[in-house]
Amino acid sequence: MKKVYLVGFMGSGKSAVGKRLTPLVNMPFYDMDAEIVKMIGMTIPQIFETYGEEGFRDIETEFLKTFPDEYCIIATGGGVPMRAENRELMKSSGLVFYLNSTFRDIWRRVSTDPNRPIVQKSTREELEILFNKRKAYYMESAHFKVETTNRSLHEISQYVAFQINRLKG
Ligand SMILES: Nc1ncnc2c1ncn2[C@@H]1O[C@H](COP(=O)(O)OP(=O)(O)OP(=O)(O)O)[C@@H](O)[C@H]1O
Ligand SMILES: O=C(O)C1=C[C@@H](O)[C@@H](O)[C@H](O)C1
Ligand SMILES: [Mg+2]
Repeated sequence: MKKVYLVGFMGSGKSAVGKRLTPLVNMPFYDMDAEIVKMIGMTIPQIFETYGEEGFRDIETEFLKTFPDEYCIIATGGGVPMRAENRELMKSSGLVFYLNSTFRDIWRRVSTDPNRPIVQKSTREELEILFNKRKAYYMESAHFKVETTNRSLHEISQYVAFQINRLKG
């Protein structure tokens, strides 16, 4: 096991937890959205506008296929586990943790963020439908489901780090 992937809906804490894991497990951290932004030289909304959502999804798959084979933590984008190919790529190259949150928490965290195009174009009801539709894919992609409700980022990171340290070779 070399890689640790964090999956879950937008606002579930993948980036925030990923950052905190680095000192706890002694592995570098990469945020997939941030890496793609750097690589393409555009913001996420600009990539959606220029290449469409499918174009962005292709870039995500390419990222998973080509990312160097090294020990690291990767906070994935919220839509990554929707593709069967991506689920397979992650499961076969690392440990996958699904950060599960309530929609109530998610909405509170992301509803005003201009940097998430899917939030921008959706009503609260539409986003909740997407949230429920995606749950099964997150479950399918992951080795661990981590409940985050009423837990601090510190507590969640400590739990994930405990599992990584227990299992890393
Ligand atoms: N358990 C938590 N307790 C307190 N704040 C949290 C918790 N989880 C996430 N947050 C906060 O919610 C916000 C969104 O979290 P974050 O950016 O890590 O989500 P994400 O899963 O990476 O989303 P995206 O898929 O859009 O990149 C951040 O400000 C983060 O600090
Ligand atoms: O859930 C999604 O589909 C997304 C989540 C973000 O991490 C970004 O990857 C982008 O905004 C799309
Ligand atoms: Mg993130």
